[in-house]
Amino acid sequence: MTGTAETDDFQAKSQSFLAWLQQHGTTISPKIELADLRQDGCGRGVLAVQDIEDDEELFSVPRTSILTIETSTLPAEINAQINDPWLGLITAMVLEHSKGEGSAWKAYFDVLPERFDTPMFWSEEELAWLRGSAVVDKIGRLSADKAFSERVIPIIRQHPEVFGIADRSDDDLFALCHRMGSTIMAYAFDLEKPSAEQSREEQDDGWEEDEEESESMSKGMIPFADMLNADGYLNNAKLYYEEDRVVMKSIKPIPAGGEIFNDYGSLPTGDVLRRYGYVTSNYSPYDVVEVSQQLIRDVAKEQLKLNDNLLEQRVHYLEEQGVLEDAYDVARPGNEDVETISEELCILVNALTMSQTDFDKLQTKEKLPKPVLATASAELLTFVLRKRQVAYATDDSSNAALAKTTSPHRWSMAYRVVEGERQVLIDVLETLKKLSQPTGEKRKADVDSGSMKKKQRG
Ligand SMILES: C[S@@+](CC[C@H](N)C(=O)[O-])C[C@H]1O[C@@H](n2cnc3c(N)ncnc32)[C@H](O)[C@@H]1O
Repeated sequence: MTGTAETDDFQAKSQSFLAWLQQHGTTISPKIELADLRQDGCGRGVLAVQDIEDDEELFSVPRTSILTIETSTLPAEINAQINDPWLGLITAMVLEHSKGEGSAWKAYFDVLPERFDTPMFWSEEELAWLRGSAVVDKIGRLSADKAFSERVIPIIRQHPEVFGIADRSDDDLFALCHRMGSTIMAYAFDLEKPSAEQSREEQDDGWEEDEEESESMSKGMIPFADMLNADGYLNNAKLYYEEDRVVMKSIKPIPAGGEIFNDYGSLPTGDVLRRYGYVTSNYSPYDVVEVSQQLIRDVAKEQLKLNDNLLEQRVHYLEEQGVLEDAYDVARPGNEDVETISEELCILVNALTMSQTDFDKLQTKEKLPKPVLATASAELLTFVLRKRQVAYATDDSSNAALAKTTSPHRWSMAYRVVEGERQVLIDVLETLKKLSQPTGEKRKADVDSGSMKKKQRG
């Protein structure tokens, strides 16, 4: 296809999509437009064509236009057979996509991507460029492969009259499942209930639920709302959930020509890459380094000469108290959203560095070490983080040479993730250096006056 034909196709798809939105009740402010941002490497995006004030309605989408398991034509009994919201939405999207012109969402599918640059689709060599980052273990390729081949494809095959794609090979269906899964990852929203209902529920039990724990939260594809790009610094719009529609509003003035940016969250660069397939330096303040409990135990054993029994006793006690984690995030100093060293991590290292007498006292009183880093703990953590530094991919020159012949774009994205995390370690080690040089009286990991079990959020 020539460049012009590609452009025409791109524009034609945008125009059909906009017409489809209008036919189905989406209203769009005349102050914004769907734009072609391919030259900036951003696909489509939404721009202001006139000055916009704070708290202006930018567009509204009726809930009936949101593609969910319920609004799709996926029969309820098939959804019940799948019995998983994530796989259910993938199956519903495979179905709607396969119906082509017969689907109510055809014009919407036409503007959704066919390919992704997320690590889910990277080769082993490319993934090696991310070595050291916890993002590699979060990709979940194997579990997705297993779920598609064992739980989705057999169901599609069992119902040829519904899906109408009996002639497609398993490989094709597999690729389609991955495509829809990745679309959900980068485009879907966690659909909240209307604000009034939410506040009623919050009042009922006084707790705000974790997104992942909430049963009432379901995922859905919101046409047009998902045409907004995001930027760690420049967020200027927010989606509001009303009874029968969702509304995007400005949250600050936006000058004509400015881009409308949604909020993808305070994500570390590695997670932006994993979920959305791009990186920008504007997410680097949120970068974190994951440190496993196992690494802390190994280093503690070596440095503090703790024997296995004592180590196990202390770790087991923290587990009983509900404050032990498998891994801890160490965050970039200065990140206002996350503590550089979490209270739980302080508690673990303080528990490991305290004397046996102090630990026995603590246990007798059923208390926890203070959630503030003691000097000896800062020293131990310094050893841990130095060891953690070694885990990162380091052979930059040979990586770069290989990348030139394979995928320079993926390599540079991986490089930025790894460099960002390495910098976090350098910054945190600098902070620890100050803590391990006590000026006055030596701070000591001691018994806290109150036991700290579960923190209430929200
Ligand atoms: C919710 S969609 C936004 C619309 C998308 N640009 C499109 O053309 O369909 C998310 C995708 O947009 C792209 N994207 C979003 N923000 C971006 C940014 N700041 N820089 C580059 N790409 C971005 C990424 O490809 C991401 O997976």
